[in-house]
This record gives sequence, C-alpha cells and structure tokens, in this order.
Amino acid sequence: MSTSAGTPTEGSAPPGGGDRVIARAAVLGSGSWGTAMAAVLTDAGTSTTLWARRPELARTITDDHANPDYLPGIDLPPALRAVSDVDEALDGADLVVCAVPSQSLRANLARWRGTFPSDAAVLSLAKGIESDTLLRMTEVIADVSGTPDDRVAVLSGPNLAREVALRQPAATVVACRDESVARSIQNACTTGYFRPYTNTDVVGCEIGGAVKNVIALACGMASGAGLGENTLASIITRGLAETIRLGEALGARAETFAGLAGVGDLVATCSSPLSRNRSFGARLGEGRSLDEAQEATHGQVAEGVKSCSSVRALAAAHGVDVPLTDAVHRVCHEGLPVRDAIVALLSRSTKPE
Ligand SMILES: NC(=O)C1=CN([C@@H]2O[C@H](COP(=O)(O)OP(=O)(O)OC[C@H]3O[C@@H](n4cnc5c(N)ncnc54)[C@H](O)[C@@H]3O)[C@@H](O)[C@H]2O)C=CC1
Ligand SMILES: O=C(CO)COP(=O)(O)O
Repeated sequence: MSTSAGTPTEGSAPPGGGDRVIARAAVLGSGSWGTAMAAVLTDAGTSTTLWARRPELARTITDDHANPDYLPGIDLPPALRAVSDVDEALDGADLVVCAVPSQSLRANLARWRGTFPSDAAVLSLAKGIESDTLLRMTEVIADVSGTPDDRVAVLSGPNLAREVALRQPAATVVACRDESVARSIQNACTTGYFRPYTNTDVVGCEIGGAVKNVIALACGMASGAGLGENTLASIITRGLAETIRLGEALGARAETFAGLAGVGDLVATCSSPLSRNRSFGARLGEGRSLDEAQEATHGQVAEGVKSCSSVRALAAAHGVDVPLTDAVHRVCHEGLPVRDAIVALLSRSTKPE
C-alpha cells in the first residue's frame, strides 16, 4: 500500500506532497523480462499495456494470453493487453518501463522521443553498460528522453524471468534518486509473489546488474570446462569483490552489493541453468566458438558478452582492477581459450583478501 500522506493525484506528484499513484504502465519491449514484468504489474492491479515490435506477437499476447517465443508454456494474466503501436501503449501511462536490451536502448529511445507522457516516471529493466559511452541505462534514458534523473529508476534483483512469470516468490530492488518515486513504483508492482524493496543507490543497483552478467559468463565457462563448486564459489566471491571495487569508485554504497541487486542477483544468475549468460559461458567452456554460442541463444540476449568490454573500459577509466571481467573479455573478444584464461587468473601474484 502507498505510504503517502494526503490524497495523491494519479500519475503526478501530488501538490501537497506524498507519493504519486501509478495507475497505468506501458512496458516497452516484449522479450522474456518485459513480458514477465508486465504480468507482475497487471497482477499488482496496475493497468498495463505491453509494446511488441511485431503485431503478430502483440495479438498472441492479447488474445491467447501467452508469449510462446520467450515464455513458452506460461499463462499470462488475461487483463494484460499488448499492442504494436508505441503511442497506443504510452497513452495515459504514469510509468514507462524500458525493457529492451541495453545496446538497443538508445536507438529505441531516439525513435520514441517526444512520445512519453510528460510527467511519467521511467523505469529501466536492462542490465548492461552502453558500449561507446560507458553510460549506465538510467543515464542513457535521462540523456535521450530528457526525463529528469529524479524520475528515472532502475529495477534489479535475482529475477530470472521464467520463474517470476511462473509466479514463484522473488524479491527485488527499485532504486531512484527520489525515494518517493521508488516507493510509487514499488506500490505499482508489489504482488503476493513479487516483493520489491526501495533504495536510492541507483549506481550500485545498475553496476550490480551489469557486472553479474559478466561474472555469470565466467561461472558458465568454468562449469562448461568441467570445473566444480569450489571454483564457482571462488569466482562468485571474487566477482563480488571486483563489483564492489568498481561500484565504490563510481560512488555506489558498498552495502547495496550485500543486497538483492548485488549478491542476490549474482548468486541467482551464476547458479541457474535458466541464465542466458551462464549458459552462454558454458558453451564457450565446452569449446564452442562465440558464433556457435550466439546461435544457440535463439535471439535471446546475453548482455555480458558486450558488457564485459564496457565494464572493463569503465574500470580502466577509474583505475579499478577487474581481473575476472578482463578474462571474460579476452575469451569472448580476443580468442583466448578458457583453459588459458583460468591459468592466467591463477598465476597472478598473490595478495591479501
Ligand atoms: N530475462 C531475464 O530473466 C531478465 C532480463 N533482464 C534484463 O532485461 C533486459 C531485456 O532482456 P529480455 O527481456 O530478457 O530479453 P530477451 O532476449 O528475452 O528479448 C529481447 C527483447 O528485445 C527485443 N529487441 C531486441 N533487439 C531490439 C531492438 N534493436 N529494438 C527493439 N527491440 C529489440 C526483442 O524483440 C525482444 O522483445 C536485458 O537487459 C536483460 O539483461 C533483467 C532481469 C531478468
Ligand atoms: O538478470 C537476470 C536474473 O536476475 C537474468 O539473467 P540472464 O540474462 O543471464 O538470463
């Protein structure tokens, strides 16, 4: 329930203070996570319209309550409607949810420029760092859409889309510089199975989400190469250490990484066969080429494959040592065999923990 004082006005910050009420949401992008979050918002009682690029997919979601391409075998809420006209999706929306992959966000936002309702809050679901600019996704949104950064939020946590769409219990974090906006979004997507916490550490949540994909690739590589649980736990733990180093250098709070958007998401993604990043890494670890691993994703995005390079560059720009990210980059983009990457990591000079 809203924690606001007074009687809030729908879709805008009430003049007397208190949290805005989000009654309508538009989710832009109908891949696995956009569709799952549209279902969560609908289940939470928020009137939600999902935008799909392909009209036939929009029709299937609205008429058959299913997204067989991305969430096969899962029943979506009958009240969820999908359209392929972005203006129709955005009509009257108090919340715009960006659910396209990181590297296509800027081009999509440019296409959508001027269409977002002027007072809407904007929520990023993407977990990545933009390749050329090294910007976080909320920075890209503020940059291209002109939305003030105190109305741009990120949602991040251990949220494998298929499990959420199956309504299995999960928690997450909604972070915004303005905590009341985070609370409004929290209210709009709280259900009996989905529990969002608020945070104001946008940088920490976004860095946690982007770097865990890279560390999940490393775990997949180790697993594909036949290595066991000690290796995986070591990668997860040292991966967390490099995430914290980078996050703190960028102004994030260390405690964010002990939370759902940090260690929570890292553990879920590094452990689950449902993770596209972990599976992608496992194919490389088994000796398949980057192209073969890419082909096996069937059009689904493994964000870490591109973000390993942008995270590495971001770390270099801030003088932060990220050896696991560097190794993943070298395997993915410089042809280093997984076995050699492991040898290189273990032959680094010893140091205190
Ligand atoms: N799938 C998951 O379990 C979770 C994914 N995420 C993040 O959510 C973001 C979206 O990923 P998913 O929905 O999982 O992706 P997906 O791989 O399931 O689908 C991608 C969606 O984006 C669309 N798309 C691809 N390129 C596009 C372009 N150039 N322009 C417009 N649309 C384009 C595709 O048609 C599809 O609808 C990613 O950043 C991912 O890291 C976050 C949490 C969970
Ligand atoms: O972000 C995710 C879980 O929180 C999904 O991870 P993958 O993109 O690796 O499937």
